[in-house]
Amino acid sequence: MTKLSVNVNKIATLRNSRGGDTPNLIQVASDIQNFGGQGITIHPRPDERHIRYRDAYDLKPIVTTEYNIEGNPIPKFIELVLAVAPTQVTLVPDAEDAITSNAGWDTKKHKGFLIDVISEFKRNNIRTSIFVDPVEEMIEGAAATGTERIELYTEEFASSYAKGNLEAVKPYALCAQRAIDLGIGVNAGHDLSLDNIKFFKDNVPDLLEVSIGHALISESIYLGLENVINMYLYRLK
Ligand SMILES: CC(=O)[C@@H](O)[C@H](O)COP(=O)(O)O
Ligand SMILES: NCC(=O)COP(=O)(O)O
Repeated sequence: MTKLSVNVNKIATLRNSRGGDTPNLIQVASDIQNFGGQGITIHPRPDERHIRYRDAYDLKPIVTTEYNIEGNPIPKFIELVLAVAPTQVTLVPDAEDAITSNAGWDTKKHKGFLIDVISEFKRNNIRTSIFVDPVEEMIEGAAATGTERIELYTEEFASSYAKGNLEAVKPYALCAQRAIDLGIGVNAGHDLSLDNIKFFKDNVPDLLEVSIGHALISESIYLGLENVINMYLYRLK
């Protein structure tokens, strides 16, 4: 089974646009779980343009499913994650000025740094995952960091699939299998949608979790949040 973790960054974007508390992030996250969502993902960025660091604490008592916090492990982020103690931390090598995440880790170049950060989270019983491109060498590098999971960065798959290139899933299938052989669990995310999720799931072995935000919230404008979550769950069966 592949778990659906709903990324609520876009709910915070909408809330922040008026400076008030509508929509209420905590209520939406709670409703997502009641509608069948199997996890909540947030990705606080240093400028707090959507998720605020405070939100990470406020969500903790109401997330009864799997709580996944993503971000670049700068000292402030590490401190936040250790204090909140989510189920999983996903490390993403974001540039400060990036509109959204746009690359996975170079797991060879940053091996020493990743080993240090990952061991600190593991010591605190927080499961670790690292964001990687579907490149075999990077998966092998990930194994050397001690991470329990990887998150495959799916932007390339999503954009190629939209153009009709079904072959684009192949590196993901190969890298997922390589990760499994090395004893690492496989998550995936970025630009996954109702259109592409079933094909991805059907072609990538043992996918443990997908985190989806941008498309899911956009689709909900037309189809409704509860309905959309159930449409994903059906495709992920
Ligand atoms: C790590 C990742 O894939 C991102 O998609 C991210 O979690 C979304 O971040 P934004 O909502 O800031 O674009
Ligand atoms: N880790 C990916 C994520 O949480 C959501 O990415 P997106 O669906 O907003 O592109």
